[in-house]
Amino acid sequence: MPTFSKSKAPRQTPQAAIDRLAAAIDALRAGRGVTIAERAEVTVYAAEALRPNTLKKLEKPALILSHARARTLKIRLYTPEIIALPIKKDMGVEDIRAIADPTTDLDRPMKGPFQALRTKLPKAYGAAVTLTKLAGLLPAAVVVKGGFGKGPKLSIGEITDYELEAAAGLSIVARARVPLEGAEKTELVAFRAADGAPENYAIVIGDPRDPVLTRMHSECFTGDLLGSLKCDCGPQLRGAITTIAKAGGGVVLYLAQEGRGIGLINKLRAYRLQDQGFDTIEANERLGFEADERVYAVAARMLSLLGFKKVRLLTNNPDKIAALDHAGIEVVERVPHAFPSNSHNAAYLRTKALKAGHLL
Ligand SMILES: Nc1nc2c(ncn2[C@@H]2O[C@H](COP(=O)(O)OP(=O)(O)OP(=O)(O)O)[C@@H](O)[C@H]2O)c(=O)[nH]1
Ligand SMILES: [Zn+2]
Repeated sequence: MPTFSKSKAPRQTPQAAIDRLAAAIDALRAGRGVTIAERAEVTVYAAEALRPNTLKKLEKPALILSHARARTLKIRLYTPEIIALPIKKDMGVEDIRAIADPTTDLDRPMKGPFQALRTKLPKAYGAAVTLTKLAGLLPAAVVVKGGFGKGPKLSIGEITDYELEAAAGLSIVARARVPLEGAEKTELVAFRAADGAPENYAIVIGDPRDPVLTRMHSECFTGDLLGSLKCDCGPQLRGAITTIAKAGGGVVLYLAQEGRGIGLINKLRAYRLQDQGFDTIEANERLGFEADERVYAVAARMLSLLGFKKVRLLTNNPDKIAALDHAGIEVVERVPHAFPSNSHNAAYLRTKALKAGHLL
């Protein structure tokens, strides 16, 4: 799980910072540059969205990768957390993308050898990778020294504190009665962050009381909506709703954390790697991510906006318990939440138990 250090510099205008971050995410996704301003300015592009014409204009660009991605490429790790590869003049955007995107690893096995910089890297380079993750892109950034153009400009703290700030700025924007199969007395409550980031929803069932029976469900387009057999999300979601209804009341938090926080496109990339034989954790790491990138500050804030302080948590994942406790919501009990496996998800569930410490 990533940790988010609080920046020391006090910010006067969190809303303005959040707006700048939202603009930065748009810019990166569209292949435009973002300036990170600390002592010296650094201009950042997302490796997977960089355009050929932009690359031509960059002076001494470097590709920043996470250690997880660097390890996969057999790059020596001279610098903490991230590495920087000088981008040579004869490299095009396709070459850069191929280094950042492991789904091409088996098609283009001749990558490298790569020699990372040994010199101390600016903190802004690490923030650049964090920013690409927040944008739902591969965790790989092309950076150049200096600030250019009129693009969004951010400080490092604005990037590292973003998830906590966004959670603090959450509010309830709509609520309505929506009877569900197996849980007719149900209300859907919609929460929005101040920056217009994807909405999160609470499914409030029956008459919930502290300590409230709670399921924190991470969005899964493939499992929840399409009935994918690769994971256990569909049965877990519908199972939580019926379990809570039978117990008389509780809450399902439907969290915008697709793919354990890496986004749907990156999850599909992870699935492609899984088809090549890597397990769910190895696939995330080959992409350059942590095994689990979720942060539960939003979930804790949703519970407190609904008036709950203590939960009985439906989960098999000890990280969720620790994260909620850390965010100020007391977990008084863990309620197991496992469902029968099928031939497609048995290995996935086994990996979660063996490697991610999931309880059975
Ligand atoms: N990156 C990645 N995400 C996946 C994969 N399979 C499922 N997911 C995502 O995992 C999340 C579901 O995890 P959860 O069921 O909430 O959590 P858990 O960690 O299994 O913990 P509990 O179910 O509470 O025990 C959803 O966001 C899915 O999209 C995968 O192979 N790779
Ligand atoms: Zn799923």
